[in-house]
Amino acid sequence: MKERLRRTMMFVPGNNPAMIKDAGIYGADSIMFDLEDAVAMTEKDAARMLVYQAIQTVDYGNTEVVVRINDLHSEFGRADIFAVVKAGVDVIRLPKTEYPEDVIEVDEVIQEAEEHFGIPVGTTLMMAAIEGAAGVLNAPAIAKASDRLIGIAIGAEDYVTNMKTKRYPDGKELFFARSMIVHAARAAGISAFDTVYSNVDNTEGFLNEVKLIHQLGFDGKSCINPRQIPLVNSVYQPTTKEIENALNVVAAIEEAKAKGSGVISLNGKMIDKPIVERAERVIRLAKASNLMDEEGNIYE
Ligand SMILES: CC(C)(COP(=O)(O)OP(=O)(O)OC[C@H]1O[C@@H](n2cnc3c(N)ncnc32)[C@H](O)[C@@H]1OP(=O)(O)O)[C@@H](O)C(=O)NCCC(=O)NCCSC(=O)C[C@@](O)(CC(=O)O)C(=O)O
Ligand SMILES: [Mg+2]
Repeated sequence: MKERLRRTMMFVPGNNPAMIKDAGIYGADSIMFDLEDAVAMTEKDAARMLVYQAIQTVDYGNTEVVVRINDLHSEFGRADIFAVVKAGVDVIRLPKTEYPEDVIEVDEVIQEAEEHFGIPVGTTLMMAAIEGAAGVLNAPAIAKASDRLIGIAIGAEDYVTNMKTKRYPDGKELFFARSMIVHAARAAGISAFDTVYSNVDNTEGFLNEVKLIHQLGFDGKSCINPRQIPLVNSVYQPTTKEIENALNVVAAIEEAKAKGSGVISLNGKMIDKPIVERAERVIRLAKASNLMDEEGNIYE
């Protein structure tokens, strides 16, 4: 499904059977089996088989299943695509995307695999990770390169290496790339995902980074450890005050519509379409965070 909450997308090494089996128990919105950089060259075929089996046999509930494949021009990329399309993966993540052509050629191989296995063409979705200078500068074109794309992501560990810098606590080195990726995603009407935070034991540093990317407008964050999932959700979870305000906005605009108007003031503030859209997103997040029921009643 293209439109869904993806606050957390947790990397799971594709050659670790224990992690793969239990990956769905931690509450991530999406789990991402990695066949690329977390897997040693000698383990690539074994990882592909393990992930192929897991996708078909383990029940991950409504957790979305993503697989990060190897580069299509590597000796593994094509086999990765055929295996996970056949297994029924939800989303294929393309690593180190530099040009829109990178997306187009993977889209074509996915279509070839869907036709080969008799799967309706277009079933398999995609996302593109941008991990270098060229990809950042081409982000707007990459984001529009395929109808399968649900989003684009920044991969900062490779990006800072490419930029001859490193990761700093304040994240200044990522500001331009993050901004480009959020703008490119929004201009293309798809989602934007932030990068991993490698120090699993630094809760404060992680929370600061999640607050920053939430403020920039990212839809969610790549995680590398289950302990990071509730921390992301706590930042993306609307406050009771935000939920009450959102409910008031929606009620006010419904009243205005009944009178044939698209704009109204609420407590002296103008309420119109973009404000209503923000309110509707708050309500969606509140429901996903189990803070309110489908009828809009806030749980005490
Ligand atoms: C860091 C550490 C070793 C710590 O292990 P620890 O065991 O100390 O962790 P604990 O908290 O003690 O584990 C408690 C329980 O959770 C289980 N558990 C832990 N992690 C789990 C997990 N990920 N999935 C499912 N289960 C998990 C564990 O098995 C245990 O289960 P149990 O024993 O049953 O209680 C572990 O997390 C880990 O390996 N993470 C994945 C790292 C990874 O995939 N890196 C590659 C992707 S990034 C990249 O490539 C850069 C990038 O490309 C990114 C981009 O593009 O965005 C770029 O360029 O930036
Ligand atoms: Mg990377």
